[in-house]
Amino acid sequence: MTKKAHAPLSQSEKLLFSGALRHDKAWAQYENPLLRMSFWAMARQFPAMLAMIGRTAWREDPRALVVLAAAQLVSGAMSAFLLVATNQVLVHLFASGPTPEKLRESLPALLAGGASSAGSVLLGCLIVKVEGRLYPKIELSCRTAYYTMMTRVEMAAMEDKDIHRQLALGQYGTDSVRRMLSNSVWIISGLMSLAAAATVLACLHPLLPAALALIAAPRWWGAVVVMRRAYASQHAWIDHRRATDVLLYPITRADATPELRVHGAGRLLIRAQEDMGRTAAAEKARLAGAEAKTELTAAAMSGTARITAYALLWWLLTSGGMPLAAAGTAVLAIRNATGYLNQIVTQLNHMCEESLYLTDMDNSIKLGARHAIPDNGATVKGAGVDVVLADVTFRYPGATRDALRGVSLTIPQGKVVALVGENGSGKTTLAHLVAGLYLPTSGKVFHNRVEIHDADRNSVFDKVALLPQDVGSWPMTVRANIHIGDPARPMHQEKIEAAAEQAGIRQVVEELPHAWDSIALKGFERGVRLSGGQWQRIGIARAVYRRRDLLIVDEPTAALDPKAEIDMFDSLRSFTDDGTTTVLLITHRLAATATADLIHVLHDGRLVESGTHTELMALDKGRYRELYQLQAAQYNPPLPGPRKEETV
Ligand SMILES: Nc1ncnc2c1ncn2[C@@H]1O[C@H](COP(=O)(O)OP(=O)(O)OP(=O)(O)O)[C@@H](O)[C@H]1O
Repeated sequence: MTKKAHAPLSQSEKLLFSGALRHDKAWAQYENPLLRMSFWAMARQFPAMLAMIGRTAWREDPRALVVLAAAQLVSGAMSAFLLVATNQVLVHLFASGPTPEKLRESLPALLAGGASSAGSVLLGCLIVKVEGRLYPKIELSCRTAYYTMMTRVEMAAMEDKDIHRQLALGQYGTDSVRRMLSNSVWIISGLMSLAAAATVLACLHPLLPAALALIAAPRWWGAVVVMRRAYASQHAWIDHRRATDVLLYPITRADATPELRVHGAGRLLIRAQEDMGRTAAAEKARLAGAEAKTELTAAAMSGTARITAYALLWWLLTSGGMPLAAAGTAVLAIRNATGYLNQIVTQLNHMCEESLYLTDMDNSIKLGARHAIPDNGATVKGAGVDVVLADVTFRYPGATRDALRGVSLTIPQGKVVALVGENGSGKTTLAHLVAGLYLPTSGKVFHNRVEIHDADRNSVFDKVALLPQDVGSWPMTVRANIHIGDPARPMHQEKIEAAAEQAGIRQVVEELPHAWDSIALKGFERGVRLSGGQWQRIGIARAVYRRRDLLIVDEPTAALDPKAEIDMFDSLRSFTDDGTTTVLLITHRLAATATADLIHVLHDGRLVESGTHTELMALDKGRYRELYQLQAAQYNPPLPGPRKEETV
C-alpha cells in the first residue's frame, strides 16, 4: 500500500492559507484512485482498458484499427524472423571452410534479414500514418461523448457535490484516450517482440528464457518502486501544486485586480510561489535521489544476472552444449529482449497514469447517463403555456432544509406574474422548477396539464426563455452571444439587431470597433469588455431573440440605470400584448410589480400571499404591503425638521 503523506508546509502557506490549501472538489478525488492504484492491479486491468479503447476505435474507424493491429502483428513476427535470419548468418559464418564460400552460403539469410529489417521500417511508417488518422478520431469521439453527457445531466445532479465531483473528473480523461491507445500499441508491440525473442532463446537452449527472466526482474522491480514512489509523492503534493497555480492565476488575468499593482499584492504572490516552489523543488530532488539509488540497485542486480547468463553461455560453449553461432544469436536476443522489457515497463508506467483519467471519464459518462434529463415522454403542446404548481416542496441535494414548502399557485397564460419576497425566500428556486430545470422533491408542476415529471423535457424547455440573475457571458462574438438564446435555429442577423434594439444595446454594439464581430472577452483579438449593465441588456436581447411562450426574468434591472429600468419594465409588459406570452418576473423593485396581473409573495419557502397589487395592499398587516411601504418610504423620506437650537 502506498504510504499516505502530506507535503510539508511553507511559511507562505501558513501566512496565506493558515495551513495547506486543500481542494474539496475534483482534484482531491485523485487521492483515492492514486492510492488504490498498484502496478500489478493496473497490469491486470490492462485487457479491460484495451477492450474499451478497442471498442471506441472500432466504432470510429474499423479499417484503421484492423490495419494497425495487423501491422503490429507482422512487425512482431518480423523481429522474430530477423533473429532467426541472424542466427543462420552466424551459423554459416562460424562453420569451417573458406570465407568466400561461407559468405556465399550466408547470403540468402543475410538478404532475408535485410528484407525483414526494411519491412519493419516500412511497417513502422505505416503504423505512424494509421495512428495519426485513428487517434484524433478517438479523442474527438470521447470528448464529444463526455461534453454531450454534461449538457444533458439534471441540474439537481450537478448540484449534488459527490455526483458533480465525479462528473467533473471525467474531463481530464478526454486527452488520455489517445495517449493510452498509443501506450497500448507500444506495449503490445513490445510484448510481441519479447515473445519472439524468448521463443528464439527457448529454441537455442531451454535455460536461456529463465536467464532472461533473471535479467529482467530487477529492472522491472526498479521501475515499479520508482513509479509507486512518484504516485505517493504526487498524492501528497497535488494540492500544493494546485495551490501554487491558484496563487499565480490572478497575475496572468487581463482584468487582474488593481490591488495587484497598487497594494503590491503581486509581490506577495510571487514571494509565496517562490517559497512554495522551493519546498516542491526539494521534494523533486528527493525523488530524483531515491530514483537514482533504486536504479543503481536494479542495475547491479540485473548486471549480476546478465553476467550469470553470459557465464551460462560460456559454460554451454565450452562444454559443447551450444555452437558459437547459437551463442551469438542468444547474446543478440538477450540484448533485444531487455530493450523490449524496458519499453514495456515504461509504457505500462505511463499507462497507469493515463488509465486513472480514462477510468474517471468512463465512470463520468456512465454516471451522467444515469442522471440524464429524459428526452422522451409526453409533449407539452399548444400555443402559450399555463403553469400550475400543486403542493410543491423542493430541497436542494445535500441541503438540510427545504427551499420551497407546500407551494400551490398558478401562472396563467398571457399575464405578467410577479414573484416577490425577501432574499432566500425561494423565488429563483421556484422559477427554476417552473422552467423544468429541477423536479419537485414532492408535489407536482404542470405545463398545459402535462406533469413535468412525465414530460419530454425538451418540449418544456422549448416553451421557456430565461433571463437569469447572472447573465452568462460566452467567449464568442457579441452577435453569437445573442444568438445563443436560440441556437437551434439558423443565425438571423436582422432578428439579432431587432432584439438588441429592443434591449437598448444595439447602438453600443454598433459603435464598437468591430461591432457585431467583437469578441465578448478581453484578451482576444477584437476582444471587448462590456459593463455589468451592458451585459444585462445583452441578456435581455437574448431572451427577446429567443421569444418563447414563457419568459422567466430574474432580477432584470439590478445593473440598469433608472431610465433603463423603467424602459425594461415597460418592454416586459409589452411581451404579453400577443395574449399568449407569459412573463414570470422576479424582482425586489415593488414599483414594477404594481402593474403585474398577479403577484405571488414568498416567505421562507412558503407562498404567503397571492393577488393583484390593489388586493395585496388592502390586506391588513400583509407582507407585500409591508415590503411595499418600506420601499416607498425610502423614496419619500420625512423632510428634515428644524434644528434644535433654531426651535429654542
Ligand atoms: N444550489 C443551491 N444549493 C443549496 N441551497 C440553495 C441553492 N440555491 C439556493 N439555495 C437555498 O435555497 C433558498 C432559496 O434560495 P433562492 O435563490 O431561491 O432565493 P431567492 O428568493 O431567489 O433569493 P434572492 O432574492 O436573494 O435572489 C436559500 O436558502 C438558498 O440558500
